[in-house]
Amino acid sequence: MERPVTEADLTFDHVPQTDQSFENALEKARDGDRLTVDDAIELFTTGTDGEGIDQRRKERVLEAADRRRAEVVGEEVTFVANLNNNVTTACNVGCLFCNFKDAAHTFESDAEVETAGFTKTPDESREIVADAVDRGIYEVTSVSGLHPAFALDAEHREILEAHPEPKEINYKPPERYDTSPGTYTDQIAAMSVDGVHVHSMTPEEAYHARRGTDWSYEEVFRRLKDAGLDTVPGTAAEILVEEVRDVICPGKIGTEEWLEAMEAAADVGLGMTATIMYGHVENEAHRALHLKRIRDLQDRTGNITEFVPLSFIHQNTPLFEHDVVSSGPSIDEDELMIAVSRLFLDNVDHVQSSWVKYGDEQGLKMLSCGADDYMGTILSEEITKRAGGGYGEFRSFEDYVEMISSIGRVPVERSTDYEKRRVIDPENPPFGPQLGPNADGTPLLTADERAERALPADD
Ligand SMILES: C[S@@+](CC[C@H](N)C(=O)[O-])C[C@H]1O[C@@H](n2cnc3c(N)ncnc32)[C@H](O)[C@@H]1O
Ligand SMILES: Nc1c(NC[C@H](O)[C@H](O)[C@H](O)CO)[nH]c(=O)[nH]c1=O
Ligand SMILES: N[C@@H](Cc1ccc(O)cc1)C(=O)O
Ligand code: SF4
Repeated sequence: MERPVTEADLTFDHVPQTDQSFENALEKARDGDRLTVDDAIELFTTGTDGEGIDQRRKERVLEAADRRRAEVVGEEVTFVANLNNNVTTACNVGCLFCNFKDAAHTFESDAEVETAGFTKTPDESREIVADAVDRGIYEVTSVSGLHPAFALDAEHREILEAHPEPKEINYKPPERYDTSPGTYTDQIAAMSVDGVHVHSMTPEEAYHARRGTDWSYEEVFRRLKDAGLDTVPGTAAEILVEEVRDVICPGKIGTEEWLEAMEAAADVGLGMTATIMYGHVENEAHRALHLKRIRDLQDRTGNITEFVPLSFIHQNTPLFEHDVVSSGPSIDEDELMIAVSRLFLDNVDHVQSSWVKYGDEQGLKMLSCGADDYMGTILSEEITKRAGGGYGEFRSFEDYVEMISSIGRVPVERSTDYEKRRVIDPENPPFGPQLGPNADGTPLLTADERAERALPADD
């Protein structure tokens, strides 16, 4: 067997070197000029003229980003009442940063091992979402493994069934499995309970939903939209530079195809988020190139509501276990990622701070480094937890109001598309969602449920 790639083996064509100076780049950022990739590299590195992060320069970048945030969106900090409902962990794509997945063969009825993963039928998804909608959530985020039995819809299933070499297109019939995820359109329709906003179908999932056909991404997203899909999560982006994807996710769609899928979603009228998953093998040049690709995409579409930096959680991942990386990003890198995203993406209004990735203390700090959105209640979390993250699976409205008020900002409940907003008065408890179909202001979780779900005291 070949020796696994190690950190020392990674030599990239793109390296963080520029002809720009840190001071020039910062001045442009402060003036609101559109930044170049080289400018972003200077800001990410706090200057390519020296080694490591210069703390004084870092503070100046964070300040510039915080000021820009105040100009663009003011003092409000938004969050959404949502639920994560991931349908299945079965996946054979093999991304080396991911521990969410379970090898798909372990789900087969005749497997010798019992799978460590889960698959939900559309009925099970509906029940989970219906329960959460009753409690007051109004968005469901659903991202899943690429289960071999998944088809887009009945017509897609027929095409997949008729394929001469189903293995070549990563298809196995539902009968092979204990539980079938059904079709994507059935799952979306099942989750569309009482008009809840369905945020689902990453570009990678959309790729799976058209495998073995000559259907365009527009066609796929049109059918999904008809089934009830509202917006698309711009995950699967990771780092949109091929030489990085070749190392961390060689089985995944490439940058061009990711962009094609996102543009198609926008063309059929779907809103979307965009992400970067950073702090593994990539360098600052890759981060800057990624931001440029997102900004260009937004120039073409205008449909990206928010940018979500996803800090790499390394503990249980193949990248860490095979010594390709020795950790995730440092706190300095996290802060600069948020700040440079705010300064570079002059056409995306909102930057999200993910408490799942950063925890409460650092998550709040990010709201003064350029971020203005603080994610959602989510109620359940599998991706980060399985990767080794330890910041819990939910936040209540009470948690949100307390945290956001503690830094002197204004807590605002929002809809996923930011169209509906409700400013919350911290002096007027109890705090619960009010924007959803069944949201009457009742707290999402009772005191007992909160205690039950709370993190151990020493975490
Ligand atoms: C787990 S996948 C699920 C959806 C679908 N399979 C896909 O890849 O698009 C969703 C996203 O989670 C993020 N993710 C996975 N593992 C992670 C980790 N260890 N740290 C941070 N983010 C991670 C990646 O950005 C990935 O695109
Ligand atoms: N669901 C997760 C998110 N982000 C989704 C946010 O709640 C977002 O505001 C909404 O879905 C769309 O606007 N981020 C994470 O880091 N982890 C999640 O599980
Ligand atoms: N669930 C994804 C994150 C995500 C989902 C939807 C978004 O719009 C943005 C980010 C994760 O934990 O990595
Ligand atoms: S990131 Fe998505 S596609 Fe990659 S292994 Fe994990 S679940 Fe599968």
